Amino acid sequence: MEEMKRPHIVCIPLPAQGHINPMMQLAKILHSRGFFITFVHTDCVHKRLSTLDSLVCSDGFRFEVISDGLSPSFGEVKEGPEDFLQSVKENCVAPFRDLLRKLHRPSDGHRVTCVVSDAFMTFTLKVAEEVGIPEVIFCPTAACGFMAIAQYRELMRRGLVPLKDESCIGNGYLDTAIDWIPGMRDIRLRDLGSCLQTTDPNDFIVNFLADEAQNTSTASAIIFNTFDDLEDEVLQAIKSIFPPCIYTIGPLSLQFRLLPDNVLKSATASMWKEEAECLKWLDSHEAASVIFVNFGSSTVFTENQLIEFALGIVHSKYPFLWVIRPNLVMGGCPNLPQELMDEIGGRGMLAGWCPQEEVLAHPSIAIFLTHCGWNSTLQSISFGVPMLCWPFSWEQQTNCKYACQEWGVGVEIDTNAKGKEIEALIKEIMGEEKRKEMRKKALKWKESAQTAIKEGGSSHTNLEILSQELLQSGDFSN
Ligand SMILES: O=c1ccn([C@@H]2O[C@H](COP(=O)(O)OP(=O)(O)O[C@H]3O[C@H](CO)[C@@H](O)[C@H](O)[C@H]3O)[C@@H](O)[C@H]2O)c(=O)[nH]1
Repeated sequence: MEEMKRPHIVCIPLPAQGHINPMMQLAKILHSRGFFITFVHTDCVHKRLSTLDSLVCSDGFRFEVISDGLSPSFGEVKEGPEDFLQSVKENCVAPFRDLLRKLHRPSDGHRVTCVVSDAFMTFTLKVAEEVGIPEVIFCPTAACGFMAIAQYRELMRRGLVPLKDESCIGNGYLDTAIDWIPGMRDIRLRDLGSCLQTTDPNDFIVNFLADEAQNTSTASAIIFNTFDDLEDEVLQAIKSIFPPCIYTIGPLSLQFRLLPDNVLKSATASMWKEEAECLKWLDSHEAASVIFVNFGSSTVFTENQLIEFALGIVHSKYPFLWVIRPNLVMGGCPNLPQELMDEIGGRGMLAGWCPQEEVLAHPSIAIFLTHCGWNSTLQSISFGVPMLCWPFSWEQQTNCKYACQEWGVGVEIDTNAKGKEIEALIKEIMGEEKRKEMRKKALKWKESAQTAIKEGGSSHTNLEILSQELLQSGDFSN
């Protein structure tokens, strides 16, 4: 029984792609440092992964599955995020408790050293406490995104949210300056997340996020997938407000690339089949010539939005790789009109899902048209690729604000932009002057990220300390 000999960590992400990926990288990194890992999926994810090559169990790395109460068609039919979050929050508690009790039996020598849980699965904190195991929170958002969410309760208290009525969305109210958040400058209400654009005082998402952020304060420690140079000011503020120890160990994508190659490392955690052919297609293109377009795992377009983006991308006349997920368009099949397909010819490649990190690391990629999910944003920064930002939901507006204004690596596209505006922005950012300027900044951040993960760098050092603390049976009291 291997878990009797090795320090044993139970990792549990929120069952969504943007949460599973960084948690999986963290789990594999900890495994490479000698920890026994139990990685917990819920059955909606397990059902999708079990048909793919994603559940490779290796020496000291195994999977467990708990029930989440979601319908078997989840992920194919688009439920609202409220149903998803509520179901996970309510239905996973008992199965997770049973699992921890099964794994943690100190009396007969089976001991779980620590639970590492997602910042949006904080019900696990109470369960871990009941079973007598310390818990560390892994936050898959940026520090700025986390800080934004951590202010939702205060925004409600100050009467800024919910909105008085729908007119607030278009009348300039969202430009209200929010100048009291520690560590965040030049912030407007609109930068703190689109879910705040609600008139409902009981809005489930706003209240859920506000509670989750608050709950993390009782964890032993909080791990962030970011690096100190990038978010120093906001990280200092988080450290002064939140009692747990804070460990910045990102970019995880870069830390992960340092692991030795093996079957476990190459097992993907993707819920869609990766089309690796796109890498070959990229090989046939010149350096910094291709626009990469990808809106992550949960953005949902209307058919009109898809057409406007298609017009903008196709008419810009640049080569492009566009990932159109099978469920990208609300209630329908995300097909482009035949006239546009004819116009694309061999200039563009469409894929259903791709190995995104490999794509961003490919020299042919010039810019990334992204929804600004944190993983995509940080991966783009890690590989020195400037961004065209079209934030859609959650804390993506905050990531966009930082990418465009703090880090100088992004240009924002208006929410309601039409094809012509998208085309003009692509041409501007691909134009010589703008491209040079943004590339320079992007390369500076890439270098800074590389420094952070090297021996002696902030993220490398923090990962060393975190591993030591975890080895010493999860005592983060220092
Ligand atoms: O074709 C694709 C598309 C995506 N990815 C990967 O899927 C993940 C997507 O994550 P992210 O870019 O963060 O987008 P979302 O899936 O939308 O992530 C959710 O979770 C993030 C972390 O909390 C939040 O920042 C986002 O706002 C939220 O929408 C990344 O690891 C990508 O590399 C692929 O491998 N292939």
